[in-house]
Amino acid sequence: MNVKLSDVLYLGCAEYHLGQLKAKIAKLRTQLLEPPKGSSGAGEGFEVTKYGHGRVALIGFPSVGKSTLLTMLTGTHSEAASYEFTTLTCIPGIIHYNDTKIQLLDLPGIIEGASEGKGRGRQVIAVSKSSDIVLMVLDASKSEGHRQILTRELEAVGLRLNKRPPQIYFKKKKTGGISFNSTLHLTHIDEKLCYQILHEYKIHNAEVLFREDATVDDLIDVIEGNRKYMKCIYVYNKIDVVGIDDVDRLSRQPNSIVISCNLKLNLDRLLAKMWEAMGLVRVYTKPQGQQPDFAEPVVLSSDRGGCTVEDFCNHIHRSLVKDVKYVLVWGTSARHYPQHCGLSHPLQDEDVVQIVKKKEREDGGGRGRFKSHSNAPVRISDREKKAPLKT
Ligand SMILES: Nc1nc2c(ncn2[C@@H]2O[C@H](COP(=O)(O)OP(=O)(O)OP(=O)(O)O)[C@@H](O)[C@H]2O)c(=O)[nH]1
Ligand SMILES: [K+]
Ligand SMILES: [Mg+2]
Repeated sequence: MNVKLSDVLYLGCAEYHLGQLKAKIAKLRTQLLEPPKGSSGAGEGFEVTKYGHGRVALIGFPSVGKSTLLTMLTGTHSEAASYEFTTLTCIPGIIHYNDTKIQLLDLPGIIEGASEGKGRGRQVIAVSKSSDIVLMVLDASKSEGHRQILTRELEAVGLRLNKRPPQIYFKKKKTGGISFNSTLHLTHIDEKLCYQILHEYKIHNAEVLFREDATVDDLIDVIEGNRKYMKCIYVYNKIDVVGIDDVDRLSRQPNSIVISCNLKLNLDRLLAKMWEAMGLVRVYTKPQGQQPDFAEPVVLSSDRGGCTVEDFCNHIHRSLVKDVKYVLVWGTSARHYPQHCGLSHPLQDEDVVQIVKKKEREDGGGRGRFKSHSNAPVRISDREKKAPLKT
């Protein structure tokens, strides 16, 4: 659908100026935030090696209890005290949960202005960007405005919390001018404004297709292309010092959980929520004629490389994929047990997979780790016990 200018006269002059201004600011921010060449932007005391199946960063104002929480969840000691800025570097710990290992990072407190480099804001934000999810730790007894302030700081550097990427198709071209289309009526942006913003980026040939009623900010995000979309859990700590009404209200906010490190309240729920938000997929390998290996799952994630049978094979060995004829799958991703699946089949948490190789079939099969198809029963995992499998 081509949008005519006459359709969009509702956009006043001020909107156009504001739109252009937003694009200018976004451009400048991007230049400002570019780390020096050859550096990750993290800096001394913050260059922590990734470890485990996922990484979670603790972000929050000073003295909300981040270090206390790290010590409680990982057993790694991180100095905690009643004065602000006790923590000055990045302190890693490991959480063992559901047969997976999660790296938890304690960080210095950040304050308003962090995105412009106040305190250790820059370093903290660089580390947060390297994580899979963020736990924003908040003091339940302090102002609720803290949550908005921190969200703004993180947004200013291109992090988008609990949002999905805008549904805008955008492709730069060599020639042909700007093609502007939308699949629905737009109320925040029109062709002229879109042109102006693209012009600001010196883009004169491109295809733009709006699939939702997006805003100027959404369009800028898509043009900039460097935004990071992350899940964030808001962790209200110190509920031991507030009234039950406050606890009740905070716990009902979206993506939130209330805890007390001092009283060890709700920490198990926090872990469960965190693990769920990471979207990890544990896949158990089953050699032919044997029980699946339930001790050590292959851990996949849609954010880190994907969850298909092919991703699973690549995890075991790079060269495996070309030898795979098909796989047998037991578990929630299968319609019946075992289901014969190809490389593109998406796996789900706690699936059991047996690989059937091409050669083995041709040879009459039988040798090696992954032998041909067998209907030998498999040990059934907790989830599968609820929906018993026929093997
Ligand atoms: N009442 C109460 N106090 C807590 C709780 N958790 C932590 N504290 C106290 O809060 C203070 C700050 O804790 P820290 O763990 O140092 O906080 P932090 O967020 O790491 O602080 P910085 O590193 O300075 O940013 C300490 O005195 C803790 O004992 C809690 O659940 N309830
Ligand atoms: K502190
Ligand atoms: Mg600390």
